[in-house]
Amino acid sequence: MANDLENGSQQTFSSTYSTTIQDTYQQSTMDAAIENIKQLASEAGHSARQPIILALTKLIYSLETPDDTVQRIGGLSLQTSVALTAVDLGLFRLLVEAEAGSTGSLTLAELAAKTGAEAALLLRLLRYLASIGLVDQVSKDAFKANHASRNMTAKVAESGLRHYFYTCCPEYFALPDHLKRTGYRNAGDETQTAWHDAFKTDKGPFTWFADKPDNMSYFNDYMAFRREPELGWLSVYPVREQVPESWPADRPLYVNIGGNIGHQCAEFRDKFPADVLPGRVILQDLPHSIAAALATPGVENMVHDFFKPQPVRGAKFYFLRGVFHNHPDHKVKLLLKQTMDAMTEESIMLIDEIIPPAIGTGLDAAAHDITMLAAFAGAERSEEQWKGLFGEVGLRLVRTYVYNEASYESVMDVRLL
Ligand SMILES: C[S@@+](CC[C@H](N)C(=O)[O-])C[C@H]1O[C@@H](n2cnc3c(N)ncnc32)[C@H](O)[C@@H]1O
Repeated sequence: MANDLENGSQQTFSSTYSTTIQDTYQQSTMDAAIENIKQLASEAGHSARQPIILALTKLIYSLETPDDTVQRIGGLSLQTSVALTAVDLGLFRLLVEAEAGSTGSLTLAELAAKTGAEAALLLRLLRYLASIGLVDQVSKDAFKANHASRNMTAKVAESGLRHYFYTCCPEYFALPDHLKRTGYRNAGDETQTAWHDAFKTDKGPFTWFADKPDNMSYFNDYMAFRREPELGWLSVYPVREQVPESWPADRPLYVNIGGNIGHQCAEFRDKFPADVLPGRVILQDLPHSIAAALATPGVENMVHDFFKPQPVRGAKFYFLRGVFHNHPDHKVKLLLKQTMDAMTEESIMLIDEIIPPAIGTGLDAAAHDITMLAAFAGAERSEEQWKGLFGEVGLRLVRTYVYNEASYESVMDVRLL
């Protein structure tokens, strides 16, 4: 967190100030304020990150002119496209690697030699990247990495950017006309969404992925790398306490429905090997996901359409993460019912979702919600909405365990009435 406001950006800020006494005074006052904020931020825990970012962001916005605000909002897609070009060229990686070198930076000539791109083009791209804080300019023709550049080299960055650019952005662009055409209704028909308009298809995203291996792999990788493993449901849910000592090895223990390519099954088996917690661990997903699934010892990979009757009966846990938000209420109820029909009194359905608060929902959750609307007629649902749906199908919410307060990610323990 301390790195968010680095010396590099501070120097850039400072150097734009002239040297009159008044400006020097303003500069030192500003530098002191930035130091204070850096100190506060470095002391804040993980869940305090979002409120601090929001407060600072609001402060920045309060300084904008109308044109600044239009440039910022109107130019968001340009940020995505230039950042993706930089990823394609390996610019972030090269600048981060150069941090260990004698100057800690790279010149345009060096970057041109390493990437094969024309130096004059690189200058324009890097100047823009510096203007949005993704790199720092250290001289007329040299650039260096900063905290954001380092973030752009994290595993999640490349797949995430490609997923947003190639799969989400087209539906975002289609959304205004879609909502206008459909009379601004709160979507409930998953067969007619902005997604369908954007891609001129009658397929929903997950069936469309079957013929789009690149889009599917960006999505799969983004799903796998997006979350921090230590901030998952296994960090809060009392798995062992819920499983009787006598649970037989041939009985299903953990069924991960819509589990994608099986990262979570692998995590579960890693934390609870078969000699510690006996029972079958089963991954279920659509054929193209199962074809790409990890071959984790002790995990059975199974093709299953979750809107059809659940073939694995009487499991201890039926676990679904980030699955229901992809669907409108009528499909959520169908999936709940198909799962309930396979449950016994001993079974627990674990629903792992973003559960936004009634007031002050943060950017990530609010953006996910609109993305779900645009792609699937889905939604991020409040706990109240969940209780309503459980009541309609005959389930009860036993307890909600929040495992990531900043993103409202939580796992609900849900059982038969
Ligand atoms: C948002 S992803 C969540 C993946 C995984 N649970 C996770 O949290 O990383 C939704 C998953 O549901 C799967 N899916 C969508 N429709 C399905 C269906 N009808 N039957 C089974 N799986 C489905 C997709 O292939 C995808 O892997």
